[in-house]
Amino acid sequence: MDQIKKTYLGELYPEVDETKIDEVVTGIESLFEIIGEDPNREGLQDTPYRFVKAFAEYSQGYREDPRKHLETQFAAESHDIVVVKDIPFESLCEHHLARFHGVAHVAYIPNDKITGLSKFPRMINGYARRLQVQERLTAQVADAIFEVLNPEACAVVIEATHSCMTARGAMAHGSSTKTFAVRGADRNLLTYLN
Ligand SMILES: Nc1nc2c(ncn2[C@@H]2O[C@H](COP(=O)(O)OP(=O)(O)OP(=O)(O)O)[C@@H](O)[C@H]2O)c(=O)[nH]1
Ligand SMILES: [Zn+2]
Repeated sequence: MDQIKKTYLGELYPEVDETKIDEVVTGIESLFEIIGEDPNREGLQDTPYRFVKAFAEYSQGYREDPRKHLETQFAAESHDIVVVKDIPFESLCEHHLARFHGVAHVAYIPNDKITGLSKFPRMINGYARRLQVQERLTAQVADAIFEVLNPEACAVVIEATHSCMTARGAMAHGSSTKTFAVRGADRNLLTYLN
């Protein structure tokens, strides 16, 4: 890997010792050898670098506090229900480092505060861009809304496709997983998210 690329990766992960990045690159080259590939052939030469670079995006959530987005708040003028549906997200399953992706839906009954609508996708992606399981992602999103906005109640539904069970393993093409989290007293909120 040339020095310019190495420096670039160092800038993406400022707290990380450069030798660690070298170790990852060497590891990926070894993986290519294990599967019978030539790490030096032209098409693969830059792939370890690209992988480490792409991983900075997949793991962007570790370098932010997703709850901060919900701190942009306005006074609630009513206790009427707010529903935001079909928020897209991309995540990585922590067992296989395989992509899982889908949509999240949120609903809440404001108490004294509301937040900007765009803050929900920002917050959700802050939790999604980590190594995750869908259940934890759903719970983290619900807890963040409940604890930062202090609503009367909130509900979160996540629908996702896990490539670790559609593109390998069980090969369950077309399967999807739905997870639900409710905080506060009003489980009826879920009916708005179907
Ligand atoms: N509950 C839950 N399981 C997940 C999630 N993402 C992946 N998994 C599962 O994690 C499990 C890991 O099982 P293991 O038996 O340790 O791994 P494996 O041998 O690769 O399993 P297979 O995927 O069945 O081939 C698999 O059943 C995956 O479907 C998730 O978000 N939530
Ligand atoms: Zn998986």
